[in-house]
Amino acid sequence: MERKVKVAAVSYLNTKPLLFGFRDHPVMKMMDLSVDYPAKIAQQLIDGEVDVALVPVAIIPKMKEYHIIADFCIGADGPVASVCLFSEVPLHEIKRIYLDYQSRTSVALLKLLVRDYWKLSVELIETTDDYQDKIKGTDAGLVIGDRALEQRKVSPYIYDLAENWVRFTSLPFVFAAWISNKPLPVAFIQEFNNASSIGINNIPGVVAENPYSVYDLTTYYTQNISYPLTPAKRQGMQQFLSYLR
Ligand SMILES: C=C(O[C@@H]1C=C(C(=O)O)C=C[C@H]1O)C(=O)O
Repeated sequence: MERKVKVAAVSYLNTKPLLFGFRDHPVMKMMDLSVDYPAKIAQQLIDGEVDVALVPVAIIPKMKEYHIIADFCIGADGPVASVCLFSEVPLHEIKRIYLDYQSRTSVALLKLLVRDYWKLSVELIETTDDYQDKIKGTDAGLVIGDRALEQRKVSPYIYDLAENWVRFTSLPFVFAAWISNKPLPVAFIQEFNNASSIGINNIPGVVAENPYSVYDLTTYYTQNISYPLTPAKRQGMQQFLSYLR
């Protein structure tokens, strides 16, 4: 490729370990990096504004062509902590659920759990802007990312979507993966994977760089999020995509 590869990543704390090793890495000579919330970068990849992005896997069916280019992802094999249904009342008393406009995968996962696992009859409400202050009474809300870590301090009832997926299917879950909309040079992909692995192998270094008082990031990066895109995670992803079809 003559020009630089355009890469978009998620702007949340969960992506810091993946991006840690890019600074000062040789791969930066081959690429330009931007960050935004997941639904935004999903649209950028679909529209061809970027070549590679850490996108919600739920958008894969919308892509004419896709390639998973990296061995790392935003996944979980138990509670993920930052993708939850938050409520003031227990699950079966919820009447309406606000959906997170920043998410694609978790919205699809929530709909699946509501219909096939929890079997709730609730009204689902799309959002386009801040909505967390509407999580009151029998109105619950799906929240993802850093805002979910904050909401954990507010809502008495917290239903973790990754934990419930694992109970439902006995498989791990993949929220987002590094996906390109065109084939990319092997040399770039190798350097990209090398850069991604650096922070994953140095979580103490990542935590030291990101002071955060709301939630323990060592726990988040080592117990909640699971970064390696293993065969079991690929199986979980295929299972999820087959539910979407
Ligand atoms: C675990 C998370 O995974 C995220 C959830 C996504 C989604 O719901 O579409 C997309 C990207 C990930 O950053 C999180 O953001 O809390």
